[in-house]
Amino acid sequence: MERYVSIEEIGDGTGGTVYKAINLQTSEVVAVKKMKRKYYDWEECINLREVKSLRKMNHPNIIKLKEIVRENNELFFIFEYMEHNLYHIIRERQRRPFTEEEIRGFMSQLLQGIVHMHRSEYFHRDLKPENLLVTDDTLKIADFGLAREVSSAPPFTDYVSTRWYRAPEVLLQSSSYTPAIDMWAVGAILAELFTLCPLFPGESEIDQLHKIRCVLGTPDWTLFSDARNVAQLMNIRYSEVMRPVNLADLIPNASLEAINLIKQLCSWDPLRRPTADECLQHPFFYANTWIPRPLADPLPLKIDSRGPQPNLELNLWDFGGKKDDCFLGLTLAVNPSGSNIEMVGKAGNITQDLLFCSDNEDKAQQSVFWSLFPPDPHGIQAPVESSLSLAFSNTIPHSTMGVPQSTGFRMPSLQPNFLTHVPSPSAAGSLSLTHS
Ligand SMILES: Nc1ncnc2c1ncn2[C@@H]1O[C@H](COP(=O)(O)OP(=O)(O)OP(=O)(O)O)[C@@H](O)[C@H]1O
Repeated sequence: MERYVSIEEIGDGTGGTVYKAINLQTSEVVAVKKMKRKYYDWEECINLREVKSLRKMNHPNIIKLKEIVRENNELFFIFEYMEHNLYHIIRERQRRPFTEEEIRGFMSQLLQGIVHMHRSEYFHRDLKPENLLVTDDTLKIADFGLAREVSSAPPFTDYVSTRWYRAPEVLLQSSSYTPAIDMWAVGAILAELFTLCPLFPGESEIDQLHKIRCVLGTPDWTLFSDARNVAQLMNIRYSEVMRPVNLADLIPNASLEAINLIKQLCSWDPLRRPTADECLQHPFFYANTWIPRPLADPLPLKIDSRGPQPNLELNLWDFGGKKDDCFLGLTLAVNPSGSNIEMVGKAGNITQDLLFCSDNEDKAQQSVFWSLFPPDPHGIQAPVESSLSLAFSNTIPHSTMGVPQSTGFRMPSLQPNFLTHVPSPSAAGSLSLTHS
């Protein structure tokens, strides 16, 4: 750890204390997490959840674990350094709420990180504002100390995540739960970004369930299998039905799209919560990104008919089953047989009419969203208007995914022995982490 010198303590959690430090060889600023317990062999370190999960993940919205150092039976994780966490940012913004655009920015990054994490077969289990680190406008998910493999066998008994963001099935001591618990936390965080205070600030586990019930109403005993435990744990009768509050009253600065998304994410029943992938296709993420054109003066939208023929798909999907919360997203997705770039080139000066939904990680899944107009046989000539955010009062069957997607650690004040101690080869070691 002689390569690192600590600058200041930046966080103290249950697992470790985190310091801002500088790598003397590279001058890189890093975050060093010094684990609280001792580790007597490497095997134990390598098998830690935080190590196992982070070694598997390489994504711009997931914190990078750069190196692991074990010295004197003490374990240090060297992470890329981030300037803030969302909890502090929320606290500082008490008089200046986030704009919906800012919230969309945070949420889309959080969801992209979660998509990668869930695809890597891990779920986080402790998503909360403190664990979402931010530098400038970039958000990264941190603290994988509780992360678990999706395939790992229940019962999950060692769960100690932060209560306010804990999904009901966890509070109800369900012995097996799914990545949907992360999606519950996303819903609670989304609401908090609007109101700047937690949605369910329970003071105990029972109070947590009570706060959830006050907002969501009594769960449907017939649909949600764990609902019976709610009654038992809260000592209430099945007949005691509490109506949900109107979330729009509780979160007055949120758009209808945002309210709809929060409602779905914070569903009692984990099966009703959208996946991170599905969330990214929710109309909340497309509000204000479409520039409508006045119908009276339509700009022609032309595609060179000599180029590759676009492959047209009409996708309908809904996000809810109830009459009042059904949201129908209606999008015509155009999958050019060439690249999107090529398509923009062919569309010439009308590129701003196209909404690009590209995932840096997966170029093959880029999509172009197109307006809903019938093609003109002589080229497409149509005024462009939004095809999203159409709310319908009837329900439609839930389709599957709708649209194609788019290191010496000198801490004299803390660890005086670091300065003098030369570790023996058997006592120390470090592991540099590179992702395949
Ligand atoms: N890479 C980093 N850059 C900057 N700050 C960080 C970094 N990693 C962690 N922190 C800060 O340190 C705090 C504690 O880190 P972390 O959550 O990893 O520790 P923990 O012991 O697992 O905490 P918890 O008790 O929440 O499980 C974080 O909330 C964050 O504010």
